[in-house]
Amino acid sequence: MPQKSLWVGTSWKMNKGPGAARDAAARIADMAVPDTITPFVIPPFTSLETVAARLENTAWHVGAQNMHWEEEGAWTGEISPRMVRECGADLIELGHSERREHFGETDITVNLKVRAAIRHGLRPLICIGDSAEEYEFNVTHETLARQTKMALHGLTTDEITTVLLAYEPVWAIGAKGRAAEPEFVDIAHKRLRHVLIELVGEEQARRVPLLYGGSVSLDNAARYTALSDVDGVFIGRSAWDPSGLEAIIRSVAS
Ligand SMILES: O=C(COP(=O)(O)O)[C@@H](O)CO
Repeated sequence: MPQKSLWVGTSWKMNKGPGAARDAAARIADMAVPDTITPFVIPPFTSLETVAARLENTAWHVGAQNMHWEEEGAWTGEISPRMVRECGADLIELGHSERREHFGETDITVNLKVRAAIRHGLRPLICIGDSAEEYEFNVTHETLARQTKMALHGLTTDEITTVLLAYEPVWAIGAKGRAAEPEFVDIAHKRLRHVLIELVGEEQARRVPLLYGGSVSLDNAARYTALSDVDGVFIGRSAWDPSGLEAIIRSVAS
């Protein structure tokens, strides 16, 4: 059976200013990445242009962590899709649970941003995830289905096949999180695939990469990527140091 192709990448969240990002990008540029891996890195805004320039003409995709849906205007403190593009990014992370929880991001604003990203030629990496309470009350699937349908509302089938979806249980993210059991992720991703099948049909739904994120580490990454409906991993802390990212890439590629 041919080896499946995997997306593997990290968001640096609010870490690495321009100096640290320049050093990390130089190490990333030197990394040997197997052909079966599509690697990506998502620096903070202040480092975006530096990192994108350093990784230009490599296999790496570079993204921003958020953006506004409007092209320009009186939106103090916001960054437009065009600005993200001008920095050299091709990916845009949208709807991360930290933004939903602390910055008022909703399913509706995520949808506005997804549509704006596609208009501007940016590939959306849409984060969805159940809260600890939703998990406890056994409504994970309902939450993931709602977040997915609302994020993709109004998109054509072709547009839907350009997005990446990352299932990131809120209870799995960060130092206080606990990594989801692969068996649980397997079921969640299979049900998520069915949501996509209902939207765009089997063939197109299989073209949408489904990533898992939340306490991914060198110890567990390959257990997720071995699952048939997991097409990659989205890593935080364990990949902030490029050597950690490289080790995980090697572990899932072998
Ligand atoms: O939040 C994420 C996972 O963070 P961990 O530190 O790996 O728990 C994911 O979006 C990558 O940033």
